[in-house]
Amino acid sequence: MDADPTVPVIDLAAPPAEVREQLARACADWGFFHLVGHGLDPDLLAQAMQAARSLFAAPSADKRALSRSRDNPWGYYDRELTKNRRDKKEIFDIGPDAAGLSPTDDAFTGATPFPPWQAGFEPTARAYMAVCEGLCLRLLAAISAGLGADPQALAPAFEGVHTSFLRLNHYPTRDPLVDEAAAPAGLGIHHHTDAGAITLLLTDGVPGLQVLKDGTWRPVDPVPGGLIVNVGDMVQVWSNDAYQAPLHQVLAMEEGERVSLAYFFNPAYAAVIRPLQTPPRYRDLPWGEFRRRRADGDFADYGAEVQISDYRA
Ligand SMILES: O=C(O)CCC(=O)C(=O)O
Ligand SMILES: [Fe+2]
Repeated sequence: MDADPTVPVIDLAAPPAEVREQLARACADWGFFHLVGHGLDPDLLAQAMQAARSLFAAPSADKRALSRSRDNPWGYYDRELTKNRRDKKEIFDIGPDAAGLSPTDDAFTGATPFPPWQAGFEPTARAYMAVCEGLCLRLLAAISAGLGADPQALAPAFEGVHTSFLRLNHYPTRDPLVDEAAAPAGLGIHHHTDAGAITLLLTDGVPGLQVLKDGTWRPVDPVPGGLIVNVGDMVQVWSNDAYQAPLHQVLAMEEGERVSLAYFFNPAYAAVIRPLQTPPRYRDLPWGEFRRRRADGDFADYGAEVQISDYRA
């Protein structure tokens, strides 16, 4: 093995069998990979990044007027907890298009409070989310095939309204709560795994993301034109532990700010997740329940965060 291994780069435009094989290896070794040849329009990526930057540049009071709440998980937040420690960042979460959904469809279908002063924000965010969804479905099929299952075996978990969302992350150099004499924030994001299936990350090029590999924190610095992809807890369950959802963190920004857009490709609220292989190492895992318990822990300190190990067979 290399003395200093780095996260692999996968070209989605390569022949499908090659992609499948590289993906399987990257998921088994890292849980992270850089994705190039993804075919997403660079102008749309630039517009989405610019929309996020403009939003975070707005005055605090305007952003806080869009804050998420107990009843609506979407919108602005500047006191996120990871593992019950405050992160040095502010975020804006965009949920599914709530038009036409009844509030009873699931617990995550509230309307996103879009910034009324930024006209192009919503259409840009929706267009970006749509291409992320398409790309994640392609990756899901390749992951499923790489696990020896039918390429469409995992798709039913995403039928209907899936609970995917787009999170805009802003890591400022100045703690947003510095005036509140709050306990100081530590990292940009404390170490965690992503709860869902696949995360697609677009960054502004500023380093800061790290993955824990063989006991060492290693940088995941973006490659030009590439997206950073990692698998989440649900892929670990489907893979019956052949793949591990990687622990990752973001350093606190000191010199200059950083912006990233994380698209979390998550199953439908009612989906039940179970390993593709037998004997299963996990009991049936109701995604909606898991997601709700994880989200509660991000919002406030309710004790130990729910983990997939709580569902081990
Ligand atoms: O900003 C990044 O590089 C990573 C963000 C992340 O891990 C998350 O939002 O879950
Ligand atoms: Fe993450």
